Amino acid sequence: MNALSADQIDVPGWRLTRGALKGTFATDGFSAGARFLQDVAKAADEANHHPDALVTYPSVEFTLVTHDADDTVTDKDVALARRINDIAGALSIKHAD
Ligand SMILES: C[C@H](O)[C@H](O)[C@H]1CNC2=NC(N)=NC(=O)C2=N1
Repeated sequence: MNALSADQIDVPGWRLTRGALKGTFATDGFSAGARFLQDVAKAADEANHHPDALVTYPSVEFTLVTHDADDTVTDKDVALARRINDIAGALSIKHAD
C-alpha cells in the first residue's frame, strides 16, 4: 500500500488534515450519531479497515489513516471514506462543513 499525495485524494466532504483523512457529519443528535456509527462500524469490519470516530451531540467526526502503512493515507482510507459517504446519504446525514 502506498501513501497517497494530497492531489491523489478526492472524496467529497473529506479533507487531508495533519496527514489524516477527516470527515465531519452533522447528525443533529447523539443517538442519531450512534446509529450512524453502528452502520459505519459494520462497513469497517467488512473492509477490515477502521476509522477513529468522535461522536458528539451535533456531529460525528471520522479520521482515517492506514496503520499498516505507517499511519499514512492510502487507497483503503479513500475507499472507506467513500463508503461512509454512501452510508450517510442513506441516512440523509450531510457533511457538517
Ligand atoms: C490485523 C488487522 O487486519 C489489521 O490491524 C487492520 C485492522 N484495521 C485497520 N484499520 C486501519 N485504519 N488501518 C489498518 O492498517 C488496519 N489494519
